[in-house]
Parts: sequence; structure tokens; C-alpha cells
Amino acid sequence: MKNETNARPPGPRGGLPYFGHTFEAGRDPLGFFGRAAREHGDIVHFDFGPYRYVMANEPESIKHVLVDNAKNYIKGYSYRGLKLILGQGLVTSEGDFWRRQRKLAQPAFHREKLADLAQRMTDAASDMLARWYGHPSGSTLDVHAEMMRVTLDIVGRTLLSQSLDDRAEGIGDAMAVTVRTAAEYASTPFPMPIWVPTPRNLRFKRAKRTLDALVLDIIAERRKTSDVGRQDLLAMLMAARDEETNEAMTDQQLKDEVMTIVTAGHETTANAMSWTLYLLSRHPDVARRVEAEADAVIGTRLPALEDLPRMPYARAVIEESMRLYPPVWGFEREALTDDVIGGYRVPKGTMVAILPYVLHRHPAYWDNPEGFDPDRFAPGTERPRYTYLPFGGGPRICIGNAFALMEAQILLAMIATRYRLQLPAGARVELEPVITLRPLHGMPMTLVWRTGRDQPEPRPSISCLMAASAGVVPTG
Ligand code: HEM
Repeated sequence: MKNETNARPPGPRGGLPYFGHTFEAGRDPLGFFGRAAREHGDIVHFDFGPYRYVMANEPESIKHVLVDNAKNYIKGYSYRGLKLILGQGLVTSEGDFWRRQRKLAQPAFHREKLADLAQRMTDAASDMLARWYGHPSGSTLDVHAEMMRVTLDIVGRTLLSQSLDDRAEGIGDAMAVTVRTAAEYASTPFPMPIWVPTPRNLRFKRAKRTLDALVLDIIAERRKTSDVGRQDLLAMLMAARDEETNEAMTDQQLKDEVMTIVTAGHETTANAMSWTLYLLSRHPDVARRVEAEADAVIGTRLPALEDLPRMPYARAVIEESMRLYPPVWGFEREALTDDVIGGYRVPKGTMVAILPYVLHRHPAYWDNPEGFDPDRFAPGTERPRYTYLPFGGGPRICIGNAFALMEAQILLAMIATRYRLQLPAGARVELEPVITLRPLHGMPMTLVWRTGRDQPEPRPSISCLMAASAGVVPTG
């Protein structure tokens, strides 16, 4: 590490007058930042128009920003797009307000609370498989669309005790519009303010109104019925009280937290699953090991929470997949005062980027960094801290990380015991780094029913029928 506290970090020179490398980075961010790390080292400076921008790509500096000197960093302007959707929810709020909200929400994500939610995850996965059974073996489906649908369904059932599946298309469309506008807004150096009535802004406002109204309706319904039977995340958020003031969250705060959890918890996990299924289709030897483990532990019954630790290989596959394709491929902080990172001067107002996609391929920390090798994450293996950050780190680490891993392991085990997924010849798989790392053309997969298994009746599961008749999913 350098010790030149007055020096500006090295970085690519040239670029366009004023805009520097803004457009080059925007066209292919993964390639651009990866090259910059290879050519200029672990702390790299970029000229991006009016912004000072630094990438930190080694554990000490990352720990400095996320943990040791976290007080000096806020999420800053790069989150302004998400703020349009999530208001003052956990992902986008700052300071004392964030601290209070995090304290109120944290207990809902404790491991023992999550145990109650496992069954709802298997119910949603069963309903997805019931849909798949309706297609003959050998059919091709867009598995990414399926993962988006099932993860939205899981968020609906665990957060709101409500299957959002019936409304999935409407909600999915509204979410897609808001997320896309937010991403465009965040990545444009001088975005058109959202109050200007451009067609894009009007579309965004309509979609946002749909989502807000849906969430506020659900909250109002809960307040009316004082439904004590429901043990979902919303019930826990509504029951949470501030230790000092005994105050609960207002409807507005609840709405922002619900929108935050739906947004943060749905597409991220869907991407983790789509990339995992893609990697398994490219590595049949790994796929066979996942199948053998799941067959031995659950066979064709539904997994229970206790089964998950008995399937460490499935877990390692998911972790390795998030190393190569981290769903949150990059996140940023803004320095509140002058700082020194890795020996370099970082003036107040600088944006510091931490890019798991680049860090997870750093040759100093990973042997054969481009290779897919789940055994790196076998139980008992270790790696230097702050070299693997799919869920971020420090006080603002993902609140849903245990939830997401549990969900992904359940989905993977249930799929692997029934289906082999094959990427059709000629399928185009490309990365689309928006806010999350998506497959640009979806993920078409041929679903092959595993031989030696009884072909199921194409029928919906019991929970699906109950949900459809009652409009809700029963608890427990
Ligand atoms: C594989 C799935 C997921 C990945 C890769 C992921 C990744 C992340 C990352 C990297 C951050 C930190 C961002 C930053 O520091 O700027 C974060 C924050 C957050 N995530 Fe996740 N996440 C996932 C699933 C979930 C789920 C399932 C939920 C909720 C059910 C969730 C809720 C949140 C919330 C509320 C925050 C903000 C926490 C705070 O600032 O206090 N995430 N996530």
C-alpha cells in the first residue's frame, strides 16, 4: 500500500473534455472498472464529469470505509434514484433516522424469526414447481422470469402474508418501471428532475402511485382488523417500539420499509438464483453433486429448516455463484469530510465505489478467479475478511442476508431434486449491470424432468388452492 497522503490515486487519463470517462464507464461498467483495477491497482481515481470518483478494491481500504470510518460516509447522491422509490426506507435513509429504523426492523430478521418463514418459502416454491409440471419435460421456459415471480411471491407471503402472485404481473410491471427509471436517474450525470412531466416521469409516477396505494391499503387493512394471527414481517414491523420513546412506525414509514423490503429482497435473490442455475447448466459435474446431496437429504419431500445445514454443497454453490455474479455488483459511499484511503488523499464529496464484481475476481485473493469452484466455500474454508461482499459489510450490511441464503437454498434443493436445467444451444446470455446484475435476455432453460422420478400430476399445490380461495396464505 502506498503512503502518499497528498497524492491523488492513479487512474485512466484522457477521456472526453469535462465528462472524462463517464460514457465509457456507462457503456460497459464491468469491463471498464475491471480493466481499471488491473491497470492502475487497488485504489483508482476516475474523472466522471463533476464528480470525484474513487474505486477501493482491497480489504483494508474497504473496511476503512464500511466499518472503521463509517461515520464519515453516507450513501450520497448515487442513491438518489432508489430514493425516488424507497423514500426513507432502510436502504436509503441516513443518520439517526436510519439507526432507529434498523433497530426496529432488526429483530424481524433474527434467525429464530426466520424459522417461521421457511414454510412459506417452500409453499411458494411448490407453487412454482406446480406451474412447471404443467409443461411437458423438455419445454423451454424463461427461468429468470420464473425466479422473479417466485421471489416476489416469497416476499409477499413472508412480509405481508399475501400471495402477490395473482397480481404479479401488475406489480412486476410497476416495479420494472420504477426500478428502470430509478436506475436511469442515478446513472445520468444531469437527470431531468422527476417533477418535469416528461413521458418517462409520468410513467414512473403512475407506477409509483400503483405500488404506494397497494402497500397503504394493506397497512390500513391490518390496522382495521388488528389481525394478531399473522406472524409475518409486517406484523413484526408494526409491533416494533422505540426503546426510548415507545413510538411505533407511522404508516408512511411502514410503507417505505415495505417498499424497501419488496424491492431489495426480490430482484437480488432472483438474480442470485438465475446465475446459479446458469452456472449449474454449464457445469454438469457440479449440478450432479447438488442433486446427489439434495436427494440424500430431502428426496422428494419438502425441505424443512433443519435440512439446510445438511446441504452445505448447495450453500457453497450459491456463495460461489454470488462471487462470480454478485447480484449487487457495486455500491457507493460519499465522503463527508477529507479522508485518506490506502495512503491516498480523498477529499470531501468524493464518491467511493466498492465493486464486489471486481473485488471477487481479484487475483491476489482468489486462485483461478474466473473459474467456478464451489469448494472454495466448503465448510471450514476461510478467506481474508472484506474480500467477499455480496451482502456489503459494516453497520449497513444487508439485513436480509440470512433470509436470502435460506430462500436460495430452499429453491435450489427443490428444483434439483426434480429437474435438470439445460441452456438451449445458441441461447444468448449477457450481463446487464443495472442496479442489480441481471441477465439481459432473460435465462431460457430447457426443463428436463429427472429420470427415475415419478412424473407429477400437473396440479397446483394445496397451499396454492387455499391461497386462491382465501386471497391470503394461511400462517404456520
Ligand atoms: C441474494 C440476495 C441479496 C443480496 C445480494 C443483497 C445485497 C445487499 C447489499 C450489497 C446491501 C448493502 C448496500 C450498501 O451498503 O450500499 C443490502 C442492503 C439491504 N438489503 Fe439486501 N440483498 C439481498 C437480499 C435481501 C433480502 C431478501 C432482503 C429483505 C427481505 C434485503 C433487504 C435489504 C435491506 C433492507 C438493506 C439495507 C440495510 C441497511 O442499510 O440498513 N436484501 N443488500
